[in-house]
Amino acid sequence: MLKVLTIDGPSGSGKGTVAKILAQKLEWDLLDSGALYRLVAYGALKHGIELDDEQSLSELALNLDVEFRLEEGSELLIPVFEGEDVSKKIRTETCGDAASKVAALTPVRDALLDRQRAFATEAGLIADGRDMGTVVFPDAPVKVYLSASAEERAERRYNQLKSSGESVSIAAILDEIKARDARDMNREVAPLKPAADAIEIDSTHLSIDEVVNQVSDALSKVGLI
Ligand SMILES: Nc1ncnc2c1ncn2[C@@H]1O[C@H](COP(=O)(O)OP(=O)(O)OP(=O)(O)O)[C@@H](O)[C@H]1O
Ligand SMILES: Nc1ccn([C@H]2C[C@H](O)[C@@H](COP(=O)(O)O)O2)c(=O)n1
Repeated sequence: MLKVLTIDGPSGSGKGTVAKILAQKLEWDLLDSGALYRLVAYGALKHGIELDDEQSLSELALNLDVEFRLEEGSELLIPVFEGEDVSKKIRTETCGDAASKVAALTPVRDALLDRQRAFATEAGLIADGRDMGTVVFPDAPVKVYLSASAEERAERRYNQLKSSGESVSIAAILDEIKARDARDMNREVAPLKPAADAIEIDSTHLSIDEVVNQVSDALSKVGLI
């Protein structure tokens, strides 16, 4: 059986957090597919490429000069783009917004497809993103669609940014989340939606542990763990 768990859902629903916890617990590999779109967006902003220039963006995506280095003393992978540690730079709202724009272009998505599929090995893979279960790994035996209300996600993001010392307005974050949801869900190519066979989890009133337990149960049920 293909050893892949996909977790799709909107921004701030907790995909990355749950994926990281489970990957560490199970010793499976991790694919943060959003990071790849963020890297393309970062590269475009760095090199002055317009966010609708399909030709240049798909070339950038196809030849993405990135290496994921294991951080010393931890199990975290650091994205090193064109020789530069960009782990913090790709996490800004500007980069997330730009990533959502370049991700709506078919040639960019096509250029990243093989790179994403290559992450699946016998070691097991947890892949999080927007189209992991619908497009990239349609044969994954367990697919999760993780959601939460936009208000709850805005509050989570607000707390996250506040604790890292950034001063932000929760109203502005909510507006950004709603705009990003609309773009990711309504684009023509690989829109964000649950795969037909996905387990849907609404985490609005669930703790991180409760979500992790529900996903672990789903993996046990099919005999993957
Ligand atoms: N069930 C939960 N309850 C409370 N806080 C949560 C829950 N799940 C995640 N969080 C917190 O919400 C924030 C956003 O989570 P995370 O980055 O995992 O979301 P995401 O879906 O991966 O977002 P993105 O797609 O934008 O990367 C983090 O600070 C995380 O600790
Ligand atoms: N599989 C994916 C992953 C990400 N994207 C796009 C859409 C998101 O708004 C943006 C940033 O993702 P994040 O890091 O916030 O998860 O990238 C996508 O279209 N498909």
